[in-house]
Amino acid sequence: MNVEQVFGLLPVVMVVCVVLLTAWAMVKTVRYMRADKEMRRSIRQAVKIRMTWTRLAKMAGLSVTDRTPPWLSSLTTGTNAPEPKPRELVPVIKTQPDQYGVIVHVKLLPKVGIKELQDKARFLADAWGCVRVAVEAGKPGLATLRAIRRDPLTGHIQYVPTGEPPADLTVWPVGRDEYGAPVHIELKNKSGAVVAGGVGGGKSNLLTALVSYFGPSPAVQFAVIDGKVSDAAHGDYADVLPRVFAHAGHDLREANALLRRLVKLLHDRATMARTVLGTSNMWNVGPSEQWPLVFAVIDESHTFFHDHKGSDKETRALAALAAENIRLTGLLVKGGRSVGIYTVPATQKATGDAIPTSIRDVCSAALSFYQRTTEASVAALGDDIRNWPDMDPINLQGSQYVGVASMAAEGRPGFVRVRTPYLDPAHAAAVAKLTAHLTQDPTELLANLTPPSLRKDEPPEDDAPAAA
Ligand SMILES: Nc1ncnc2c1ncn2[C@@H]1O[C@H](COP(=O)(O)OP(=O)(O)OP(=O)(O)O)[C@@H](O)[C@H]1O
Repeated sequence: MNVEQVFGLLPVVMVVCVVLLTAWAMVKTVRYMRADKEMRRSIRQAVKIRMTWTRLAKMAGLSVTDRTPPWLSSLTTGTNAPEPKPRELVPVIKTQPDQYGVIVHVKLLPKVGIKELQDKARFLADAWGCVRVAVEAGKPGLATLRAIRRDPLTGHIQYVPTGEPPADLTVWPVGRDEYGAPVHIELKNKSGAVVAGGVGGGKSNLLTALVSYFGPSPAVQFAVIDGKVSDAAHGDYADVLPRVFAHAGHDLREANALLRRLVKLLHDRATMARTVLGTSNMWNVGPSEQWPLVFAVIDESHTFFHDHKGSDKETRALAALAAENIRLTGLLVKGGRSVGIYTVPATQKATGDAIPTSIRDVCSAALSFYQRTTEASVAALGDDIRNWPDMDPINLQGSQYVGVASMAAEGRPGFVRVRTPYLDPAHAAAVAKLTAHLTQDPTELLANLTPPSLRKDEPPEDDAPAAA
């Protein structure tokens, strides 16, 4: 093909380009026209973000200077060509509007990483007219900015239990994240979850929903220790009590007895696993009616772990019991994974003695409703929350955030914010009543499976309480 022929094709190429551009513009216009009011605002906002990004990123210091000349310039070395100027690079972005604002995918650069974006999140939020900009880690080398004009987590959602057993017993669905995607906590081969948060944050609602969700399955059993009331039958768990095989109130001795009972179950199961299941890890075969997954909920756990100071006999006995409770709970969390005991310590008091770090750090998941101070957030979620300031549950204060928690994201760095659904206590009570016949003591179930010669009647020496 000679030059004249190439020039002859030019009009055709131009027509094709114009047709493609027109089609693209029409698709965009139709999409805009069909969108509702909020979506249109987000589309306009996304255009503004893209158009102003280069300038804004430089103003915010989210740029890096590349002093290395591009390789093309090396071809001209030795000529009179001027020295190439250093280039100021800004991260490449892609935008995606949705009902609540704009999701901005950012390709990170050397020296413009997650930390730098977090530092400038407030600046970007102001420039983009958003209530907040959340920074999340994406795939390696990428970050996601959530520019929120209207926080999706402030909209309430309701959980109406179906009364049907869940199809999957390996995950605990806890709610939806700010993208509307389901969020769950892994149970398979996991030890436990810390649930923390200020008064009235939504902890008990989440935990009663746990009973309502798994309650219809005969392969799940529940034990509840509630430190808020003298008897769990009078507290937040009263509605679901028919589906709970063992419960205790705030009395330290009572709680200690139940914890010892659970630790004995743990030891018995560990001893019997190979004989009964043919494997030392229950999760290799999955929970069953005879060997159910056991949730051990310890609500207001600070009641049982709190250090009692004083030299009188009673105080010393209480202090010994508290120390013993910490040790027993630690044993449950550390040893429960493979035998199918999942421990959930929950507390409104986020300090080191409410959920000792020795327990918190071995729990595989942590979730916190609102907190008043970052120190409290750290006590609940670990030190890493300091690296994710926009995910800190201190941002969840206010009635619109009741039921919203920040959760350590499993399998990836950082945290996710999750809106847990509200469960009407009447629904919880109805499911518990309907499924009460499924309540079984796992110790008795195990005894039915266990040849007497292999059964242990007493917990091993080292599990005896220090004071009782
Ligand atoms: N997910 C939710 N969505 C909407 N409202 C909720 C949600 N969870 C709880 N609430 C409301 O907040 C109130 C307090 O919830 P809940 O008892 O679960 O809090 P809590 O954290 O257990 O409080 P406390 O520490 O005092 O025991 C509930 O009675 C309910 O009205």
